[in-house]
Amino acid sequence: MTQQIRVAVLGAAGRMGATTCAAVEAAADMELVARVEAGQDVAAAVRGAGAQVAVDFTVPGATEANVHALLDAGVHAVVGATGWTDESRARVAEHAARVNAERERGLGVVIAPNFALSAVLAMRFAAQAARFFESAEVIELHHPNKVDAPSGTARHTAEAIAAARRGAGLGPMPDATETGWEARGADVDGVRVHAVRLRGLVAHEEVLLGNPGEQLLIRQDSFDRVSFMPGVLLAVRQVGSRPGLTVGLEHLLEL
Ligand SMILES: NC(=O)C1=CN([C@@H]2O[C@H](COP(=O)(O)OP(=O)(O)OC[C@H]3O[C@@H](n4cnc5c(N)ncnc54)[C@H](OP(=O)(O)O)[C@@H]3O)[C@@H](O)[C@H]2O)C=CC1
Ligand SMILES: O=C(O)C1=N[C@H](C(=O)O)C[C@H](O)C1
Repeated sequence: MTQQIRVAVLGAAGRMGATTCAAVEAAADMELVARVEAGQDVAAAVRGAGAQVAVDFTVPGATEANVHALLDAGVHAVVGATGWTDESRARVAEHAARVNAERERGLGVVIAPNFALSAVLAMRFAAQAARFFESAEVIELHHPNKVDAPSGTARHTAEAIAAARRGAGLGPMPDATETGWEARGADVDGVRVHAVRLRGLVAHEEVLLGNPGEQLLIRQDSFDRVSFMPGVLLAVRQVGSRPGLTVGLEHLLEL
């Protein structure tokens, strides 16, 4: 039998952490070696358990420090927690490059705003469609226990739409709003993003693309957190062969 991948889960007591622990335990090629919770020393916990890969589903305020601790501990990181910025990603890329050069290691960090296949495909379809439409807006809908808004997925989607529009030479979207800007949602790279929090929901996103006389609606729904698990397990399997920082599951899926 091939050796199992030794996996630690950070935020193990949380909604995603608990689901990830169950998925890792059910995977024949993985062994869950540590459940790390708030207040524990991340580096000591993963080193003590002999983890090769750590999955971070903690909180926006903790995840960057966790990833730096994992790199110092010599452990690959798969990150689902939100709160990342261009600056924090750049710091992680620089840290990974330095550790890999100094220690002749091939440590990898995969940060994925969303591990659900439906969400990754929706983002890709939205980016493909964006250059053909005058208007584009994003609506993300989540359970009311979510602490951040707009979602990491919606930010990633809006940034991809904005990049596609820039690449096509499109200017700002038509919008005659003069008052009540607070009702027009967040401005992410020039794309309006609206956040709904509703009991009963899990994680959902709509991208609306409009032209004179027509609309394209792209919608994805995660009805259950198990929807994220195939993507998480894929990242755990691949992170060891992807040195440095990878942002987005689309790269692992070769989309
Ligand atoms: N990329 C993706 O596909 C997905 C990403 N997410 C993201 O994952 C994150 C977690 O979501 P969710 O599980 O719903 O949130 P929860 O609040 O249920 O879980 C977060 C857990 O992390 C713990 N925690 C906080 N700080 C630390 C720390 N420094 N070390 C270890 N554990 C810590 C919390 O403990 P305590 O409560 O004691 O503070 C809690 O148990 C969010 O950022 C969310 O947006 C969610 C779904 C999918
Ligand atoms: O908090 C959540 O639940 C989710 N968070 C991620 C995000 O902010 O995009 C992914 C998914 O939307 C679920």
